[in-house]
Amino acid sequence: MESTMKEMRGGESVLDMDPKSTVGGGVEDVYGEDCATEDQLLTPWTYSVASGYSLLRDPHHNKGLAFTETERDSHYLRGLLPPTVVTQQLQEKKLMASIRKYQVPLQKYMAMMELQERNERLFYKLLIDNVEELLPVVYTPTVGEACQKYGSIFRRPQGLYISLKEKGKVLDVLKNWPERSIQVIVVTDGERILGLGDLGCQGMGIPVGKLSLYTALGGVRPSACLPVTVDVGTNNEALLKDEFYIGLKQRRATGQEYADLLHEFMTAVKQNYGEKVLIQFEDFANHNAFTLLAKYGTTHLVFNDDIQGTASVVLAGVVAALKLIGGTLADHRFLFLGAGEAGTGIAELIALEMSKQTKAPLEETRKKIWLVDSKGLIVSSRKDSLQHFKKPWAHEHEPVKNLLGAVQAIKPTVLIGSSGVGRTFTKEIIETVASFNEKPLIMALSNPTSQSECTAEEAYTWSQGRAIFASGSPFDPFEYNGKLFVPGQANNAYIFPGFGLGLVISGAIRVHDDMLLAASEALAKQVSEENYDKGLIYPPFSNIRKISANIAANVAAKAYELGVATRLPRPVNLLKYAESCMYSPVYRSFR
Ligand SMILES: NC(=O)C1=CN([C@@H]2O[C@H](COP(=O)(O)OP(=O)(O)OC[C@H]3O[C@@H](n4cnc5c(N)ncnc54)[C@H](OP(=O)(O)O)[C@@H]3O)[C@@H](O)[C@H]2O)C=CC1
Ligand SMILES: CC(=O)C(=O)O
Ligand SMILES: [Mg+2]
Repeated sequence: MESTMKEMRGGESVLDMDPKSTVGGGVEDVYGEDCATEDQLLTPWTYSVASGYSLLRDPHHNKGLAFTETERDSHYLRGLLPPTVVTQQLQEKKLMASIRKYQVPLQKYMAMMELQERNERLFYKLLIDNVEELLPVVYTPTVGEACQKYGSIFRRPQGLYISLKEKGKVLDVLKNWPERSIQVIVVTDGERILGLGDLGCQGMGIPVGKLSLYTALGGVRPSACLPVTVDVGTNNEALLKDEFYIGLKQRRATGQEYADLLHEFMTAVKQNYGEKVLIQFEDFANHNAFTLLAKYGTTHLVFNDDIQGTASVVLAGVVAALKLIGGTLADHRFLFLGAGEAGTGIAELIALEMSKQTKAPLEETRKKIWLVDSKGLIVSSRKDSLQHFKKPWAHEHEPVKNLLGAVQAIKPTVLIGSSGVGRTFTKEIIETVASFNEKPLIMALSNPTSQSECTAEEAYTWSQGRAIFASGSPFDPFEYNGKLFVPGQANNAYIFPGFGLGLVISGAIRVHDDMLLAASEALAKQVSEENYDKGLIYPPFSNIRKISANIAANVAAKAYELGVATRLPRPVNLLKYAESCMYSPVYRSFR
């Protein structure tokens, strides 16, 4: 019996392989989640075989000139394509050459979106093979500009739009989506798009971009990903007046009306896709983000990327940085500019990890962390007027009006920007931090690049080459005094794809803070000596698939340990299992 269970196939235990994973096709719907509840009315779905002209117009199956002679014969493609047959590699080479010719990032973005709509596998092949070059195109910073101009560049709808007009019909709207077996949903209401504010319905670029990373970086099948924008209006005056605006032209619904639509959406998702679909909240304003996470955290598999994913990636960077700046986590003093989702989320996870390491109570470890918001340092005398998520950070201290005053008073060893406001780490601030730290750790997390608290050049120059620097949006390497400094990218894109994969492959039904710590630990371990030598505190994105598999394995292991995993039996080797489940964009052969 034991030997049957552990039968080796190609050197791997069968328990390490997903019995239903298709070669290079990603993990299938192994949990049978697409039929949700028994009393639910089902739509009689039919599928037909795409062939001929419609096959060329189907982005999931289209291969363009890479259709073989046999496929052209058997799928009625003769004459619909020019005679040459090329490899996927040649298609990739040609497309990269044409994308590189565009000088304007938004043109590159549009070329990539057009490719995604035309030939999905080629899109992912390009993105995976050229991740460091294309990440800034499909993700921050360019995706920010794309959202700002979404109305005018909009060609074909991407994702699912659920607006107030669909109130009472959300389940029907979900059924309009062509895919049945959804594993990950990224949803926004567009109110806090990166550091660009309220972009209303045009925020759709963010769920679309995040989910393309779920596939490219984390290996979740594209057909299992659903981007959603909930449109409750916008308070952006320019958009309300814009004749090309694609969303509801009304001011944002709030209170009960807002809560009701969100609740209908959350209920419909569970009803339609079951218990194990991951719902990632993205770029909600903080007055809704914390409430939604708390409200649905006990009933749904929910994850807030801005609060939790960001916390996990920053903790990983800080832990990795200890090799360069010295000391233990608890030896450091942290100061944040920005006390919203990102700032307080990161602060809480750092305090939790410190508490686990030192066995000191959370209330004590929080005291090592200070935050500044738009009104100054968060201190106890402000407690009554603070939003609930800031209250744990209201430590005893006299009021301090601004960041410079706070830097002088707190003398942080780690300075983190999470304000959404660009160029707020001024020369004076960086010089002051550098005056009492041999190696100050400076993280300018705000996106896109225009909102970064400082540039890499500023951080290195003003600290005379002593800063360890990472930023939310990428900066080029910078040479200072003959030495090349390579800035790291502290972005939750390191975490959420692998984190989500870990939840999917273990069939987890709830997210727990310990899973965020597990993801963080796995990421920090991937930083090599070679990376440290360049001053990097994150591994390069070129290794992201391996990094994501490691994160997924660690997260899944934690899910099993916590008893929230439902995929049984537990695969013996979770890393191999995670790898076996990852989608590959290589073309499949058609019979
Ligand atoms: N690198 C990454 O992976 C991530 C980066 N981010 C980025 O972080 C930024 C903030 O996001 P998020 O936390 O969700 O936003 P929130 O709106 O929740 O928080 C912003 C915080 O910054 C404070 N703030 C705003 N302006 C100033 C100012 N001039 N001086 C001091 N404090 C200020 C606000 O103060 P007050 O509360 O008083 O209004 C608030 O506390 C965004 O740019 C986002 O793109 C977010 C998630 C991930
Ligand atoms: C990266 C990200 O999630 C943000 O800037 O909102
Ligand atoms: Mg975000």
